[in-house]
Amino acid sequence: MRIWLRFYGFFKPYQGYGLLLLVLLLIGNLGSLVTPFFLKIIIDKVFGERNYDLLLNIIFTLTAIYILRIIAGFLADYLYTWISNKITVTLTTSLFAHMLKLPIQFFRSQSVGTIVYKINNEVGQVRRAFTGTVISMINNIITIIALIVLMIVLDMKLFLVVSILYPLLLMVMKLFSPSIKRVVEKTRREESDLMAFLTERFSNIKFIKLFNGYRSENQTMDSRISEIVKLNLHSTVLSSASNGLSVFLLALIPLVVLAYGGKLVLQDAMTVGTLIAFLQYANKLHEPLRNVVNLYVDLVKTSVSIKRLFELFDEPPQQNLEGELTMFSKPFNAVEFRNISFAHADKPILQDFNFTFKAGKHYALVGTSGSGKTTLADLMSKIIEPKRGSIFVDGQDLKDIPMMQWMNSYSICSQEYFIINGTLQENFSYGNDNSSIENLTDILQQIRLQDEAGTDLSVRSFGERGSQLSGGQKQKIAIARSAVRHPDLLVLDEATSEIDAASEESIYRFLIDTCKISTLITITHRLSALGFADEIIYLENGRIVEQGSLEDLIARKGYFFELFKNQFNTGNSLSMKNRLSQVVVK
Ligand SMILES: Nc1ncnc2c1ncn2[C@@H]1O[C@H](COP(=O)(O)OP(=O)(O)OP(=O)(O)O)[C@@H](O)[C@H]1O
Repeated sequence: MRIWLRFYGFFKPYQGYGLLLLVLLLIGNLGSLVTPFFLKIIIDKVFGERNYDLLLNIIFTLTAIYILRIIAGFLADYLYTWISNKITVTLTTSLFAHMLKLPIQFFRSQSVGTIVYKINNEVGQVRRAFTGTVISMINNIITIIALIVLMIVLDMKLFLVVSILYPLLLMVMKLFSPSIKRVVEKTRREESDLMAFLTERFSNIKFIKLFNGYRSENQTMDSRISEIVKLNLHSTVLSSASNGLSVFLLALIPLVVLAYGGKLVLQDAMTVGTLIAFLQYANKLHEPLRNVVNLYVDLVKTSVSIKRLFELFDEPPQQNLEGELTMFSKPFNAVEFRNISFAHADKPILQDFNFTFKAGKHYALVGTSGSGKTTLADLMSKIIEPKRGSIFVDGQDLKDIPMMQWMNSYSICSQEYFIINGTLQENFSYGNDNSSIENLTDILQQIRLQDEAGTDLSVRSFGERGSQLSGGQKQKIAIARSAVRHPDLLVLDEATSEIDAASEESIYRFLIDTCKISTLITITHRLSALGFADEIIYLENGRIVEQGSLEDLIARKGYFFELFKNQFNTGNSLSMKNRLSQVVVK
């Protein structure tokens, strides 16, 4: 019930229209229920008193009622569809907006398939319920109430006798609903796991083919589907048992009316017209009551969907995403890591890390795999927060700078980039206030993309996730896109790993000379990417173990020299070749 009360929040803005809808439904229903009442008058009065004028009056009244009923029905349908669509649009858009604000950790802890399933299927179930089930439920309940009133008006005693059966009906509904709810919840979980499984498999289809994974994938699919089929059967058994019992109880109602009402007619305590009208109402009650039982099961299923959607709404959004703007100079002068410690679960990654990145310099972060380089970039991106210590931007704690403000000064390009299935213009203008990129052709030439990918590059789409481009071409677009936002600080995290040395050189020239990026941090395992680095920082187990210029570190023959010595003589960028020619490498 709490879930429905909470959901009422989405309906609240339209409650006035809801009231109007109720009135229209009432008119439509009452119109359909008056016939047996008039039948009683026809049998007892028209034929009893041989009154033809009364018969004609009844026929005209019935015609007018039928016309009114049709108009009310049409208006109710239109209004209902409008309200339910408004509710589902608000639900979907507010859920999407909320989810965009969730922290990255949430998306790392859930698979994409599960999230898509929740948004798509659960919202779909709620939409179906609101475009069918709820209106039907309201309609049927109104019909039941109207029928009960009419039966009471016809004969109170007979109604009381019949009504013994109704509480039994409620008991049947209550008896089955907890088990149905449990099974439906389990089915939804299994279905969303299946969606997660499918998303993962089709995103990695190349891997499955290369590893001959067909058999094991089919087996997993079989067992997942079998489990869902088993749960669906279980749910059907429970729903059918609940419906069967209800139908049996409902079928008893007209029999009870005949048994008791027939006796009253034989004792002249009731007219034949009243008994026939009462029997008609009792029979009419059969269908809406059965519908209510079925719809109740549907609403139990919908409540499961609503609960799962509210679980998403209850996820806390990332802190200080928008917030109040803080003042730090643009471009800023320095980003200082002060006593930063960070751990994944209990595994320490950075310990008492101290370093200041000064504006106007090009830094390189190098070190063995897993030494914490990307973690540093993630901290700077505000994707994760330090366990201890703080990062300061010109003395302002990064924690206090709203993420949306920070992203106007900072940009990162990593291997996890996103190429939109659209044109280059659309890719470049994504998230840019300056949505038209004027010198696109010039940019393409500078990053050596024009010749490689064809002249139609600026007008054609690249396919999903840039599937029609090579790895290096995608990386070039991702880097240029970050650069045209003109950040003060740009981090390139293995961003040129698939780009040849000559193009890499052009890209750095583009970033430094054309885009005038003030501060660059390159995270890399490739010597060729270090041609423009003023200062190299070598990380080992989350600590700086060496730092200095390329020339210093080569001369020192320490960690850096050991890690990169094999690359001194292989396909280097021009700037790196120049620098290496200045130092004695033995
Ligand atoms: N989400 C996570 N959960 C648990 N541990 C993680 C997570 N992300 C990274 N790690 C661990 O943190 C450590 C540092 O990872 P990080 O990505 O910062 O290393 P890196 O220096 O960038 O490595 P590489 O050069 O291989 O990219 C690694 O040991 C890694 O296993």
